Amino acid sequence: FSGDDEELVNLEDEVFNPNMTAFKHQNVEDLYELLEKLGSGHFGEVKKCREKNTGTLYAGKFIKTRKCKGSRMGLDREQVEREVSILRQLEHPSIMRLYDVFASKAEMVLILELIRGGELFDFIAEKEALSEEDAIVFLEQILKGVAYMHSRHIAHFDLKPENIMLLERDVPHPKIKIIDFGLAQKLEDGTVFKSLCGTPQYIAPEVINYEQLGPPTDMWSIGVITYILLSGLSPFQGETDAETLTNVVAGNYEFDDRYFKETSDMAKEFIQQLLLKDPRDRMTAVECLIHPWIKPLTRKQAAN
Ligand SMILES: COc1cc(-c2ccc3ncc(-c4cccc([C@@H](O)NCCN(C)C)c4)n3n2)ccc1O
Repeated sequence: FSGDDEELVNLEDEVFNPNMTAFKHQNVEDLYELLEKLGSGHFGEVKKCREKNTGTLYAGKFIKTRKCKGSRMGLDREQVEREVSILRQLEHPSIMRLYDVFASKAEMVLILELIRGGELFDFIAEKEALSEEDAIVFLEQILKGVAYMHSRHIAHFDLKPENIMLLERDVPHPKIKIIDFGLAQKLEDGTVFKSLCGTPQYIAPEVINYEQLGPPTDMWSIGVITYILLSGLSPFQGETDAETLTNVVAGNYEFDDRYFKETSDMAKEFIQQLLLKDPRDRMTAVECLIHPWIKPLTRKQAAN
């Protein structure tokens, strides 16, 4: 403890809250030198950090937490604890790593793997659309990370190009890292999880209809991401969020020939097998990885 009241955390939480995730309560600046701000989001800021003992560089996600339950400022401590608990269960090349966590009365800090290549969203924006070969290189990595997550009974629930970053950018085949597990959930057998959170363009019909969510909800988002990777267009986007949500619930999308003229039938079939209103009908991440568009069975299929 630094002795400063602001730094002191209510010990009672530690003793009577067995689910409380163990966070370091010393000041993060005792162990890490804070460098430039890398960016910000709904959660707070991301800063480059250097570990003093080793000189290793990390990304620090600085999250303002609510001082009291009713406050609108900051995130719920439990929400951050859930994200940390989930990140601690995940270790995969396509998912950014969590190394350390700190908590004070008003802030929590996640020390994360530093990702230097920016967001996939920006990468696509610069290229407008990717070739099918390039899209498949990204998608296969995303699907392997999502299949791993789902095998651990964890769903992300906020998959979108902004939450997929590139470890390095100017390399032949960039490695992707899935970030932002702020909406992720551990899916317990027998419990029904519903939520109205997410980003309109990417959320599945069951989110809008407030029905049970699960791994298929992520698979719908993968369908939307694939559509965007190949065309630069968002399949359900309307003039307003309300119109977008109406399009999603209606499953109302098309392959506009102006953008999909050159796209293979196999790629379109892959998307169609994900953008299905009934979650039970959608491909799983494992089924996607053996779909002939992603993993051609024969040289002839690959030539299509
Ligand atoms: C674990 O959750 C997050 C991790 C990160 C993260 C992890 C490692 C890392 N290395 C570099 C960066 C970085 C670099 C520039 C901008 C940002 C961030 O402000 N934008 C990415 C997220 N976007 C959806 C707001 C993040 N990050 N960001 C960002 C947001 C998260 O919710």
